[in-house]
Amino acid sequence: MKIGFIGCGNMAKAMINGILAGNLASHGEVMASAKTEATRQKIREQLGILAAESNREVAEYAQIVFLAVKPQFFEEVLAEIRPAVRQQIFVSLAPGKTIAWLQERLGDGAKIIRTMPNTPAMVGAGMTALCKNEAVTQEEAAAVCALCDSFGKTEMVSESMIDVVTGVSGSSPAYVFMFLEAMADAAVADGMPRAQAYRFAAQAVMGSAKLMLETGEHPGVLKDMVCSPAGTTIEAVRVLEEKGLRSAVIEAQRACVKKAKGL
Ligand SMILES: NC(=O)C1=CN([C@@H]2O[C@H](COP(=O)(O)OP(=O)(O)OC[C@H]3O[C@@H](n4cnc5c(N)ncnc54)[C@H](O)[C@@H]3O)[C@@H](O)[C@H]2O)C=CC1
Ligand SMILES: O=C(O)[C@@H]1CCC=N1
Repeated sequence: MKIGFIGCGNMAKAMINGILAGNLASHGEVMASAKTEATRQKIREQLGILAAESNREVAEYAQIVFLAVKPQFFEEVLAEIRPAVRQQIFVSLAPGKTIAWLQERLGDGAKIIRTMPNTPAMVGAGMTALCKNEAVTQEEAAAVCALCDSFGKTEMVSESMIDVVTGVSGSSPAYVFMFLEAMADAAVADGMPRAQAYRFAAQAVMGSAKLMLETGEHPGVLKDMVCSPAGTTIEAVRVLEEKGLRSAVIEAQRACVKKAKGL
C-alpha cells in the first residue's frame, strides 16, 4: 500500500518509523514531502523513504495521505492538493480542523479521516483517536487504524470527541512532562543528581500508568494503596489537594479543548 506524508516533522517521523517497523509498508512505498532539498535529503538518508518536492506529488502517489503540517498551513496545502483528489484517503492530524471544513476544501466525495495522535508514538506508545466521513468504508478505516496500531493504541470515536481527545491525550504528554520535571526538581532540591531523578520520576509515572491499565482498578483505589495511615504519602496528597492539583489539571485541560475548538 502506498502511503504519503505531507509535512515530515515530529508526528510524521514517529508514524513512518512505526509503519516501517511494523512491516505495514516497505521503504519504497512511503513518500513524504518537504520544502527544502536539505530536508528531503534527510528524509531519504534517515528514514530511507521517497522524498517529494511538491505536496501534490504525494497526493497523486499515495492511497493513504497523512496531512501532517500545523493547522495554520492547512488552507495552503489543501488548495495545492485539491486537483489531485480522487479515491485516496486523507488522514488529518490537525486539531480544530473539522471533517466538514476539510471536505469543503477537498470536495464532497473526498475520503477523510480525522485523527488526534500524540508524541509517545515516537516510542510505539501513542494513543490515537480516529473518526471518518461517510465516503470512507469500514475496511478503509480499519486499514488506517492498522497503520496507527503500529505506533500505539487506536480507538474510533465520534467527531464530537476529537477536541476532548486533544486535551486528554494529544496535549497531555506536555502536562505529564511538567509534572515529571517538578518531581525531579524536588528530588534535586533534596540532593539527588538530576539524571537519576528523571529516571526515578519517569519510571514511577510509567509504572503507575501501566498498573492502572493492566489491573483496570479505579485510580482512587490505587492511590489509597499507596497511602499508609499516618504515613508519608498522605502528607504529599494533603499538600497537592491544598495547592489545587486536580482543579489545575481540569482547568488546564478545558482551556486546551476550548483552544482546539477555536483553531
Ligand atoms: N506534536 C504533537 O504533540 C502533536 C501534533 N499534532 C498535529 O500534527 C500535525 C504535525 O505536527 P508536528 O509533527 O508536531 O509538527 P512539525 O512542525 O514537527 O512538522 C510539520 C512539518 O511540516 C513542514 N511543512 C510546513 N509547511 C509545509 C508545506 N506547505 N508543505 C510541506 N511541508 C510543510 C514543516 O517544515 C515541518 O517539518 C499538526 O497539525 C499538529 O497540530 C497532533 C497531535 C500531537
Ligand atoms: O499543541 C498543539 O496544538 C498540538 C495538538 C496536540 C498536541 N500538540
